[in-house]
Parts: sequence; C-alpha cells; structure tokens
Amino acid sequence: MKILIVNSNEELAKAGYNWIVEILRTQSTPVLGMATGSSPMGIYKLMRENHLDVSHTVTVNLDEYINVPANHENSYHCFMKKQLFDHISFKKIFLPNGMAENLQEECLRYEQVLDEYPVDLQILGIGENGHIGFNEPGTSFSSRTHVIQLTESTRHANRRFFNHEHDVPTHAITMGIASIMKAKRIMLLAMGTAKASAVRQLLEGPITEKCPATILREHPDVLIITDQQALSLCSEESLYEHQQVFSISNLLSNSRMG
Ligand SMILES: N[C@@H]1[C@@H](O)[C@H](O)[C@@H](COP(=O)(O)O)O[C@@H]1O
Repeated sequence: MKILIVNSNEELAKAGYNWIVEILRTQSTPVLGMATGSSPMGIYKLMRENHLDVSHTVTVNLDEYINVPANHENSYHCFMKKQLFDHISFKKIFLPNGMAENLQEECLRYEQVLDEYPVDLQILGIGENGHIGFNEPGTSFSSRTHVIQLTESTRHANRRFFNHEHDVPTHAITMGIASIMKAKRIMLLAMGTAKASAVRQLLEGPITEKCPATILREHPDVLIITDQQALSLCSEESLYEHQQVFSISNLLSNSRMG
C-alpha cells in the first residue's frame, strides 16, 4: 500500500482528482467505482467544476440503502445525482437497487454488471469501525454483492444525513469484499481523528474479517490518501517500514503512481 499524506480536504480532492484525470486520459472506456459519504465530495466537486469529460466513462457505485426510494434525498442514487450525475454526463452509470422486489436477484444482477465492467479505479471511504462499502465487521472476505444489516455504530455515524435517528435505514445492499478486491486499483480516503482507530487497524492490525478494510493489505495497488489526524494512532515504524509514504508534490509530479 502507498500512503499519501495531505494537509487538507482540498489537497485530498486535488490528488484524487488528478489520479482520476490520468485514468480517464489513458483508457478508452474507464470504469470508476464510486463511493458516497463526505470523503469523496471534494473530488466530485472538482469533476463538476472542471466539466470533466466523462462521456467515455462507466461508473459503478458501491452500495445503496434498502427501502429508500431512488428519488429520496437520503438515497445514494440522489447523492450521486446531486454530486455528479446531474452535472456531467457519463457513458453509463450503475447503482444497486435497494428497492428491488427480489434483493437476491438484484445482488446477482449487480455482480453481472461488475463482471461486464471490471473496475479500473475504486474509490473507497472507510467506516469508523473499518467497514468498506457497507461491509460491516464480520463480513466474509469472499463475499460478493449482498444485503447487510447495518451496525448501530454505522447508523449513528450516518445519522448526520438524516432528520431523526430512526430514519437511518437498518439495511443496505453492498458490493462484497471480494467484489471490491477485484478492482485494478483502489484509492482509500480517510481524514480526521474519527478514522484514526480504523486506519491504525488497517495499517498495523491483523488482517481479519473483524476489520474488513484490513484485506486491502493483500491488494497489489492501493493508495491511501489521509492526514496526520487519521494517522495519529499509527507508529512511525509501521508507516515507514511497511508502506511507501508520499507527499502531495511527489504525487502531482508523478500522477500515474505506478
Ligand atoms: N457506505 C458508506 C461508505 O462507503 C463510506 O466509506 C462511509 C464513510 O463515510 P464518510 O466518508 O462520510 O466518512 O460511509 C458510509 O458508510
């Protein structure tokens, strides 16, 4: 894994955006794996503001709440529309349908989408409990797209987007961990002290289903974009012995990140 330490959300956005631009420039039909949450919002803002040409680009989203209609303001469909899809026109967009009558069939359909459009670059946030997508602690590393019951800590962390605690959905449909691991490259975004414990486990803890993000240590091409606050519980040794650490200027002068 490589780590890029940034000083602000603006720097994170610039670095993430530049990497996306590079992928879009060098591939004929790039597939971007999209995440929701606050972490990627700065990247999406730059994509909108720069009117990035994404007419050749396919997107597949990580997850969606169950029983929240696509046009409801709290759905991830709506989030993506507001952030990106209403502003720039992609070739194709895919999100799981949390309103599907038959959710098991919907999971299979989504896996077929992923087979047809293998992800070139997956954007990931990280939950405070180490979840990726909505793969909560305990999810099997071999999981494919599936329905998951959200933990109370995740519901609490996502409470800020809803009017009342009881409005926060209890279930979601999410790409599985094995589905995520198939992406060719992964960019994980983790900022602030709230993520410090998850980031420490990700970098230093055992690779365990108890902390789903730890599996990323087995992926050949992961860049973590993070800040000092999120790294505050990590030891210097783990940062410098096991990972390559970049500064923003390194990344921007070598945006391909080979
Ligand atoms: N399903 C999403 C995740 O994909 C996201 O990574 C996480 C962190 O969100 P944030 O970036 O707001 O911290 O929130 C939700 O649980």
